[in-house]
Amino acid sequence: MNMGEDKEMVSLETLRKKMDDFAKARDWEKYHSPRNLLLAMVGEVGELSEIFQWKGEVTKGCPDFKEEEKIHLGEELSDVLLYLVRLSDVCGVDLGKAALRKIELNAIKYPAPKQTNDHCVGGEDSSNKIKLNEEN
Ligand SMILES: Nc1ccn([C@H]2C[C@H](O)[C@@H](COP(=O)(O)OP(=O)(O)OP(=O)(O)O)O2)c(=O)n1
Repeated sequence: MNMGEDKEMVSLETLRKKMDDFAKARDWEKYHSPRNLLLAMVGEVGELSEIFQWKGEVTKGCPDFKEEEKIHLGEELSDVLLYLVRLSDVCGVDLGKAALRKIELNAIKYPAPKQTNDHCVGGEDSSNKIKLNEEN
């Protein structure tokens, strides 16, 4: 399979199930306690940090990374994600639902700035005006 051409979406549920199967197949469920998984995840965050350590600022898209560094980056990001998904599962938290709810809470806590009238269309009644975002 050519990974670059595979545009299939990967769900958190797929990852959750695969991690559960992985642990069950090895009889590793006894090791996958919340505390162990949290520590394992933090260890992987450390490994992820090492990739960026001493590099100075890294620009968006990591254009200066060699091909093998990009692959390594994907591996460490995956380790963090997989332990996070597994940790959420063994804690009985639906990570997808919790994350969507948190995004909503974030939007309430940090409201987007209101657009000025100059950027509104829709007549004089301001309640019907469509707010246009300059970035759109
Ligand atoms: N008890 C374990 C051990 C590993 N894994 C899985 C989750 C991670 O995706 C990956 C972590 O494996 P390693 O501990 O071997 O870590 P690395 O892959 O980072 O190897 P290294 O630390 O040698 O770079 O394997 C797991 O689920 N449960």
